[in-house]
Amino acid sequence: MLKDDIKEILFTKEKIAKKVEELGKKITEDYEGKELIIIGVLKGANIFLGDLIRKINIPLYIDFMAVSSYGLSTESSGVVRILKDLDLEIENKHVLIIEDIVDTGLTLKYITENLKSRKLESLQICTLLDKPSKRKCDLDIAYIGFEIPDEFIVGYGIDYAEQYRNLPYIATLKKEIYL
Ligand SMILES: O=P(O)(O)OC[C@H]1O[C@H](OP(=O)(O)OP(=O)(O)O)[C@H](O)[C@@H]1O
Ligand code: HPA
Ligand SMILES: [Mg+2]
Repeated sequence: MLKDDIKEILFTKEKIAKKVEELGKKITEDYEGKELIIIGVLKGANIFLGDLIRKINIPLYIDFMAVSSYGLSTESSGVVRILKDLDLEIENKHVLIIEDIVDTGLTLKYITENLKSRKLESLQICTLLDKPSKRKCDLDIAYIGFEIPDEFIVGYGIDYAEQYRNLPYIATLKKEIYL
């Protein structure tokens, strides 16, 4: 069973849902009357994005980028590869990047540098989880769901070696699973 690998549940599905609703409300207020493009970072942000957009009450467009730096490891390789670029034209638009987790920050640093060269009206970041103790670069994050300690977490879209994304809650893994 998947749950046999779990050490501790950090955020239940109810707690996540409440936070997602709060974030959606704030984003709705901040972007009212603006043309908003939501960019999800695959694969991890998929579930968060799906729930969040249904709590944002203004017209919006959705696109995805796929990048990868962790592969099958619990440590960032530091090398971010773009696996899929955007389909939409984003020039002169208000862009909001949606992430599941900001850890070293290297993934978002790479993506924001890349997007900034495309002349946007505005660019902001929304992440469900922030692990500031592991940060290796400066990043401004406009919307943060929860701050988390320096532990490897899984669930609600977030994987270890491509597994555990389908857990409805966010949890730490038993050490013996990834050592
Ligand atoms: O701040 P960082 O240290 O760069 O880590 C954060 C990134 O790592 C994870 O993605 P991953 O590369 O594992 O790909 P995935 O979303 O497909 O799981 C996560 O979804 C973030 O995108
Ligand atoms: O804590 C984490 N868990 C899973 N994937 C991740 N990618 C960055 N940090 C993490
Ligand atoms: Mg991952």
